[in-house]
Amino acid sequence: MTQITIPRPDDWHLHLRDGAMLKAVAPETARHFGRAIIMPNLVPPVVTGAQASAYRDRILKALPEGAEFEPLMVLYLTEDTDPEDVAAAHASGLVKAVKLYPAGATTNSASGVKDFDKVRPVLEKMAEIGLPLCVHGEVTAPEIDIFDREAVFIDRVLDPVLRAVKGLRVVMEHVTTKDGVEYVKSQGDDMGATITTHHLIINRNHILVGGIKPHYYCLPVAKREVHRLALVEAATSGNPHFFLGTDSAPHTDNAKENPCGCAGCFTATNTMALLAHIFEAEGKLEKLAKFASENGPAFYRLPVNAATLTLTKTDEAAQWPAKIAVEDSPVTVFDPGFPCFWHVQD
Ligand SMILES: NC(=O)N[C@@H](CC(=O)O)C(=O)O
Ligand SMILES: [Zn+2]
Ligand SMILES: [Zn+2]
Repeated sequence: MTQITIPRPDDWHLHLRDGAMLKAVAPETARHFGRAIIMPNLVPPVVTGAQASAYRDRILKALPEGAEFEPLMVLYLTEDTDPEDVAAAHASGLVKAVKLYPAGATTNSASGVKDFDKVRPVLEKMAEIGLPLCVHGEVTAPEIDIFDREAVFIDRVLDPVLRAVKGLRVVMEHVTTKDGVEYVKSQGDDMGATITTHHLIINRNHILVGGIKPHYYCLPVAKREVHRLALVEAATSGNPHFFLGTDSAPHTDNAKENPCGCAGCFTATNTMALLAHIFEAEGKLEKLAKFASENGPAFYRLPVNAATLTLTKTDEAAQWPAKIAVEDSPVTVFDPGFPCFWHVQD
């Protein structure tokens, strides 16, 4: 038996949704993670400090008795966001980041930003107070190929914004390309990047070869194998720029297995076991704590969790539920396509 104990991990990019879905998925994350950055793309989005506070209360109510889990709240940046409301929500300790969705880039992003000049005062205030901007880094221009949208975003949007707003701290969320990894590595301490579990496992063939697999469709869409390999190298390197953000994004089977299926993979249930598998396969198990438990808090200027999580490898393949029940249609748990012998110890 092989065993590893790490500080209790955090998830620096998570979708918990609301209502019945929130109740169904919150325990899946709270079981293994100490904290999570909670994405604000609800309908309507979490725009103000007051909305974030109310959403935080709903999350806390959805947690199982005795759960040791802290939701870290995020405001959704719109062209009408008030810099003073953002500053107050940060000063009170409620809000840990602001999220930039280019309008139309992904699930529930219609209220996102079209004109970057309009959000300049908010970004300047954030640079002043050290509040990170989490970025969904894809352009939305119809002429840009979906597989190129991340790389083009860096050139056309991210780099100009960073030049214009000195000192802005940015997390490039769910980075999916070698270009993204290289850009992040070329930047200083004010730039971080999250990497998802599923982008370490699938490339675009997994979505399309042998029939279309709606449960592997997410945004940014998985790229060629060369990009997946760059992500694995970055995640397992221990480089402080890179930390875990699962982007676990539940949608019901009705919404996924659909002529116009929603984007998102649900990995909250099996992420930690799968990461142990991936890191071991790379001979980098000793770097798992950096990626899942230490680099994220360092970027967000928070302490590492005092509690721990132990993973063991046995001869028996790990079992997890194939689906999580939610009212009339369930959520399918991400299938890595290989047996995983790592288990999170209770
Ligand atoms: N990643 C996804 O494919 N979907 C996310 C949105 C996002 O993170 O872009 C969702 O909210 O469903
Ligand atoms: Zn996104
Ligand atoms: Zn997301």
